Amino acid sequence: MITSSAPGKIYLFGEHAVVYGENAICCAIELRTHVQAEFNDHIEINSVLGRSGLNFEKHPYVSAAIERMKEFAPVDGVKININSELPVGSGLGSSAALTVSTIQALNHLFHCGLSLEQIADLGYNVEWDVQGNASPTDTYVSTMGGVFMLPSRRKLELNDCGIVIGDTKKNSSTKKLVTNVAELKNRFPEIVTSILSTIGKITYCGEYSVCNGDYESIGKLMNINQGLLDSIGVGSLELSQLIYSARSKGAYGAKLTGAGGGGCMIALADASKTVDVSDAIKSAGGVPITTNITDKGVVVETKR
Ligand SMILES: Nc1ncnc2c1ncn2[C@@H]1O[C@H](COP(=O)(O)OP(=O)(O)O)[C@@H](O)[C@H]1O
Ligand SMILES: C[C@@](O)(CCOP(=O)(O)O)CC(=O)O
Ligand SMILES: [Mg+2]
Repeated sequence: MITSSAPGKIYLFGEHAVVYGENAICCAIELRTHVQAEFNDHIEINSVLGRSGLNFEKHPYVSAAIERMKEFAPVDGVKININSELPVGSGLGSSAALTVSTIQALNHLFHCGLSLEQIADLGYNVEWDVQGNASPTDTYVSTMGGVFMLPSRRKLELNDCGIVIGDTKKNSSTKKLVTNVAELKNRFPEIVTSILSTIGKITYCGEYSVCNGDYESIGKLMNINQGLLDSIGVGSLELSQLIYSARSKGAYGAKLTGAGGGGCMIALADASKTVDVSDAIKSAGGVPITTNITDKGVVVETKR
């Protein structure tokens, strides 16, 4: 039996735009998804969503991961148990953490010998299979851990910053939001393409600010990024309420993270202000989540 785990993530900048090849900066967080895999006489998948066999409705990401792994091993009989610290469908990359952790568990159970780069690439393919469109960002960061600029895969350092996450507790679906953006882009190609390209430029400026530890500039750029995410229809009333209340308590900046439409927002604040920002998020109806950025990517936890 193998147990593996992989982290979720937050976006400082660039979600959605990165699906179209623009820049994004994404950070792995300490909340993880744990996957246990063992040999069985048939395929069985167990999670908070229930029990199933290979089932693209109930367990799309695990089912797609198993299908992709069949290229490397005869994955016909396996039992998979999923436990996650990440809220599901909330912009914190639960799908990527689940996908990457599943691939790593199967990689070790069937002795496939896949490298981390191969795991990240397979994970990207799985997100593509399920969502009909995806960027390599979430799966790459979940595999490697740390902070990365995508698509260049440049590793960055973000030290001593206070990040507060606020959950609206309204789920969303990345597949649906990514499809909505694609539809808007088809309807207004020039406008939406230039918005996505501006988000890429914000990320580019953001990289400079991250490298200099210039949190004030990072915050201002996050706020501009949020305005553009709103403009392409991935914001929501609940997200805006949490974002504006975090800003009102002196956060450097605040924006949604991940696909949007619901789910989570993030605020960047001085360490002396994170408690106030957290309280403001709570008063505005959100649930603050305490976590940190981590360098720990996918790992095998136990082998028996
Ligand atoms: N713990 C889990 N158990 C079962 N399925 C999960 C789990 N975590 C994530 N998933 C799968 O990932 C989907 C959510 O992924 P997505 O829409 O990309 O949102 P996000 O990645 O932001 O959480 C769920 O609908 C489910 O199919
Ligand atoms: C919207 C997007 O940029 C990020 C989605 O993140 P999440 O699934 O909401 O955690 C899609 C992608 O990069 O594949
Ligand atoms: Mg996802």
